[in-house]
Amino acid sequence: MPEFRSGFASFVGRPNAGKSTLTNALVGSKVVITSSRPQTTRTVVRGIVHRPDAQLILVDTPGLHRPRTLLGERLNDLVRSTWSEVDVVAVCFPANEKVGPGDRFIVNELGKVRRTTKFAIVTKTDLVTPEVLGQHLLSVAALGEETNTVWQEIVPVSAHSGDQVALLEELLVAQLPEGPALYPDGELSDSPEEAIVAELIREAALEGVRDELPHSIAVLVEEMGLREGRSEDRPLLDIHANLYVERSSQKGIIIGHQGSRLKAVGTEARRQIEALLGTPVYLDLHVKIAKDWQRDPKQLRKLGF
Ligand SMILES: Nc1nc2c(ncn2[C@@H]2O[C@H](COP(=O)(O)OP(=O)(O)OP(=O)(O)O)[C@@H](O)[C@H]2O)c(=O)[nH]1
Repeated sequence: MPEFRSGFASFVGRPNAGKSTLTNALVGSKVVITSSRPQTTRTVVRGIVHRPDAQLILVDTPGLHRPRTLLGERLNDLVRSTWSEVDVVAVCFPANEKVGPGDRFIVNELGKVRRTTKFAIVTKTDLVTPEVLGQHLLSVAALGEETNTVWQEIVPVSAHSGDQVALLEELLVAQLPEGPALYPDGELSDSPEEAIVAELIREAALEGVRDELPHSIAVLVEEMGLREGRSEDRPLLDIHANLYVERSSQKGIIIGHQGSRLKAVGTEARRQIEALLGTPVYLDLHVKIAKDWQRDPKQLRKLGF
């Protein structure tokens, strides 16, 4: 039997770096913006490259934030642990923009993740002259050295002209471990993007009350979907979620005086979800009591444990 490879790669980079366009160029028309949790609850599958010899699964990992709060720091921990669970993290640097502080911040954080193979991808090469491209490749290499990040490959591509996209695919596939296809060809399973959203809501709900309610909050997304009747350039994602606590006293803590705390939790969670998914969100949160849910296997399963 010829060997088959399968695994995960994630494109990261500052906004507008060309990540989505490159994903589309690799995956073709089969981009599915939905979700799954093949390894963790935190990756969102963007698309899958199906080949006779390999399956390359392109995932989004949560975005990195400049940490200003404890939640921010914890989210960055989450990002790093997610990066350590994919096979390749590829940082996209647009060729027509200078390498800047935003790139440095990402690469610096990525450098701390030891195990994962790192690629640098210089995108949008059709927009620059060969001289500018050469300079850019040098600054990307220099940034790697400066931050102790070992680039396995530095690949210039243009998703628009298609230049070097096939080569990039080969190089990515070469980094995947041997293993069977993880998804059926065609449809993706509809497993939960909800899990990521639930985790972000839980994070926001725990902020400031972690000591009082250490393990007593669980979140279940009941319903999530794009609102119908909106134009494509003005999407709105409706999310209905329940926050479960064990006792009514805890319910009071979560809701706060006249609902003020729950409102703040909703605002913060919505901000995080929008940053992660890149879509405006309408978030409807309710607090419910699931008595002693931590000891009830049925409840635990329902809540995703
Ligand atoms: N000329 C040219 N433009 C490109 C190329 N790739 C992407 N772009 C353009 O760059 C802009 C940003 O591309 P996206 O793919 O949306 O970038 P992104 O990194 O996914 O952006 P965020 O979702 O904001 O993080 C779009 O206007 C694309 O059309 C390319 O290879 N050549």
